[in-house]
Amino acid sequence: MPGPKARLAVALDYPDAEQALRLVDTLGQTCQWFKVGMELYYAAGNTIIYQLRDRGFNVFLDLKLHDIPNTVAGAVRSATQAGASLLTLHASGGAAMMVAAAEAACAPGSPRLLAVTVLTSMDAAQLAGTGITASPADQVLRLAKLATQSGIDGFVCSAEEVAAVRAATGPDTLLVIPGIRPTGTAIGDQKRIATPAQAIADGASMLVVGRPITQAPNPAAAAQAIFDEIAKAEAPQNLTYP
Ligand SMILES: O=C(O)c1cc(=O)[nH]c(=O)n1[C@@H]1O[C@H](COP(=O)(O)O)[C@@H](O)[C@H]1O
Repeated sequence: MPGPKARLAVALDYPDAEQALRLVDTLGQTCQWFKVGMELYYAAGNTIIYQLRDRGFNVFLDLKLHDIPNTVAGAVRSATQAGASLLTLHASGGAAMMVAAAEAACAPGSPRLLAVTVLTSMDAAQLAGTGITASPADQVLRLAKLATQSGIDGFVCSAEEVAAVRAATGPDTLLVIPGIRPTGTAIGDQKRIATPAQAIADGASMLVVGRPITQAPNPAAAAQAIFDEIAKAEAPQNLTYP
């Protein structure tokens, strides 16, 4: 099983590359994975991916693609050129969109695709507001099944669903879990949350953590505390990791 460092992606939600790289350099080689989301990517483009890769880090490109199949397939091909290892798309874009994305991601050097199920910032009431009356847990399972049938073998869901999704999909599925809140940290806009230890014990492959590290008075100490929690958690054996 890979060590804790392979199981945490730090979300670089910053408005420019300078601030993002300052945090990266503060953490030093403490971390192996960084997530570049829309805020940073729209400001810094592929350059930030090259800068992170030059420093020896793996890049998780979180663009949450959601468009018609032809457009999403093209976006996957363009993103491949940047050299990210993981790339997100919204499972709610539907089967045809995910099939087109999965086919585009067969090219050599393509990132592994992760289907975002129900955003961790949504609770049942917010989901109902979009016309979906299923519980978040049921909707996550429905979308995870649809994504699997469409050729996508990794998902993003909350820690509240990870045990059920793991049981339904088996050890080879890559389950990436944001909405992670170490005890005592601010919840902010997240709704479906858990501690690092809980998410790992329930079967997460990888955790995504932003503000509990980036806004901490000592980001390196905050990251180390999460690694310690991951290392101590009793995780299921034989899981697949990124
Ligand atoms: O795809 C994601 O990474 C994602 C999916 C989701 O359902 N919820 C979610 O919070 N995220 C991302 O995970 C990160 C969480 O950041 P913090 O809430 O600051 O820890 C952000 O960069 C979000 O964009």
